[in-house]
Amino acid sequence: MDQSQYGVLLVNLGTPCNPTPHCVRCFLKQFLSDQRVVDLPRWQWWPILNGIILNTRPKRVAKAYQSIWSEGGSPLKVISEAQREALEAQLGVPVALGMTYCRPSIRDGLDALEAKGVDKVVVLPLFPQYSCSTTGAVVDAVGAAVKQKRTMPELRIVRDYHDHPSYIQALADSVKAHWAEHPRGDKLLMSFHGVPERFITEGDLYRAHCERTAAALADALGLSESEWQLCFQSRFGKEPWLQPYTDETLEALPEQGVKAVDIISPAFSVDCLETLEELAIEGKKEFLEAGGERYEFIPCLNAQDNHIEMMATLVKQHSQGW
Ligand SMILES: C=CC1=C(C)c2cc3[nH]c(cc4nc(cc5[nH]c(cc1n2)c(C)c5CCC(=O)O)C(CCC(=O)O)=C4C)c(C)c3C=C
Ligand SMILES: [Fe+2]
Ligand SMILES: [Fe+2]
Repeated sequence: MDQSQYGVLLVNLGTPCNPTPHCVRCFLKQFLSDQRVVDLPRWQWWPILNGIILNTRPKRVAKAYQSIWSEGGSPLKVISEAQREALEAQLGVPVALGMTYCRPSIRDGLDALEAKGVDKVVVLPLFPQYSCSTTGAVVDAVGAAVKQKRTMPELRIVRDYHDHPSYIQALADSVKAHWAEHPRGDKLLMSFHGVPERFITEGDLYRAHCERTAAALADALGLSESEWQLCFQSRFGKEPWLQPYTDETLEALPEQGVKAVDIISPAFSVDCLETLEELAIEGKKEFLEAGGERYEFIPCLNAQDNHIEMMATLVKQHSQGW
């Protein structure tokens, strides 16, 4: 079959359309209503979400979004669009963008591909490590979009790329490029987005994937055990999440004699609220207030050439025979 008949749907999580409490509320309502993300029984979760969280969190989180908002909108959306454009140029086949929550939706992305005559789609969720709460939710959203139609494209879904050699190489290159321009810290912290610990005991591959990514990156950089550490950020709610927690680690390190850190967040394909605000602003504050002296945030791979080449390699591997 002609190569031009296949296309790519790049998927990321989603983000508010404006940094206002109204739009943040609308985003959080959709995101946190997904049982893949919060799996409490609905009768228990509905009053907490609608009675407490959606009345208190949007105002605070909107302020956080305002501190990182860019001219073109939310960094997550602006950079994801740049990735889409670059990947399309690199592959020479249609590439569309879809978000699990908010716009453009996964349905928007599939419709855009259909309008270009695509009937075979590689779905590439931009979550290197599989989690039921991210990639699992993408699969549900693709299924829901397909359910609304009488036909469907042929689909191949990339489950994860946590130890793909090109991904590890791109991460290692980005750390080395950072070290070439900034003094190197005592330790490289690899901070991954957390999930409830229970997800792992129930079978989520996420922690194993994060550990494998971190070890492979340390290996590619030739780091000894004392030169790097894995930690988990962004915990939410009361039950235990994956540990060690990034904020507690940042507060403890200066006392242990680690006064300079470099921090990278390999679970994120693009810079977003969780990296630009939680790590680059808040994490830095926490570390310096605890006695740290130098804190270097290493940006995500974003639309860097070797990241786009890695995506192109993944797509070519998953579209073989098309
Ligand atoms: C409530 C539980 C949450 C789980 C489980 C979760 C998993 C998870 N999330 C990402 C990636 C992103 N999360 C982002 C924002 C964000 N995440 C949660 C909660 C959970 N995430 C919330 C409530 C929010 C919104 C902000 C807030 O209110 O604090 C984002 C950034 C979006 C942006 O607009 O910039 C990303 C990306 C991963 C990878 C993951 C599990 C592996
Ligand atoms: Fe909005
Ligand atoms: Fe999240």
